[in-house]
Amino acid sequence: MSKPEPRAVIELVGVHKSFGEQPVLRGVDLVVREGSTCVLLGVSGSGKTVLMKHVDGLLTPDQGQVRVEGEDLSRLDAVGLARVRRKLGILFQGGALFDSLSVEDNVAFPLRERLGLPEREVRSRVRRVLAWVGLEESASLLPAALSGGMLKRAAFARAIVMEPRILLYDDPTAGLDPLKTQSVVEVILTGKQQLNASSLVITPDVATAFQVGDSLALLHEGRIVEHSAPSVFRESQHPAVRAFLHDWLTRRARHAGHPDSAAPAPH
Ligand SMILES: Nc1ncnc2c1ncn2[C@@H]1O[C@H](COP(=O)(O)OP(=O)(O)OP(=O)(O)O)[C@@H](O)[C@H]1O
Repeated sequence: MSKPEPRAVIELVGVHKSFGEQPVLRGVDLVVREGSTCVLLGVSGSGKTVLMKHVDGLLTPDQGQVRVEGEDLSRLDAVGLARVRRKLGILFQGGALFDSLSVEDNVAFPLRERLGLPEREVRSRVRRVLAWVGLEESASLLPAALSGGMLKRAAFARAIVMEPRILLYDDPTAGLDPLKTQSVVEVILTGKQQLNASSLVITPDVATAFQVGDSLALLHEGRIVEHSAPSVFRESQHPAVRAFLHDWLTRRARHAGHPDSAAPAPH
């Protein structure tokens, strides 16, 4: 007998969304299973962020359903939605920290604000999370003293300190050089291992996608046209997948040939 599939944690069923006359999502079906990391790919403007905003209830579908751990978000009142959102750790582009608080106090903020835990426990949880992201030594620094990669890791630490079961990442490596990108990749992998979280990741960087994804999904013309394990995705014969991967490889090769570029050579 084959093993049953892990349960669906995020489910979009026939989701449509338009802004005025512009249809962005035209019947999205997508399932992210417990403990897995799904990377959502698609060209700029294809609607990846719009899709993700449906998962945390910031946007509501014109048609179709969004379920988080089996709960249909459209049936929840404000209290129910807040309860579901507490299961989510969200890392959007430029995940802002409070400038006037140290790294440690930034990470402690949601614990103090929402849980009112004893200070000893706050400190021990913050220390543990900072160790996961390799920032123990920087706990007392202000955000202004951190590099771009460190800022991302601090924002990530704050997103995971509540130990969410579901992590949403919108372009976590935006604007980072290859070395810092790698440190964020490691942080994403750490989050998965330490929290056994289920994750949905948006990245335009296909190399990152293949490193962190248990599955890759391509959003094309408002629908998910392929969603499969990386090895299957790579060989997909869907014309949109072929075009997407070809375009990325071409851009990467062009970058690698440029003398000023720090991008790694294609393999
Ligand atoms: N609140 C909104 N009102 C009107 N149009 C919107 C709104 N949010 C998104 N859009 C439009 O929806 C389309 C998809 O945007 P989205 O940000 O989801 O793309 P994306 O795939 O995440 O792009 P990128 O990779 O460049 O971040 C764009 O044309 C955008 O202008």
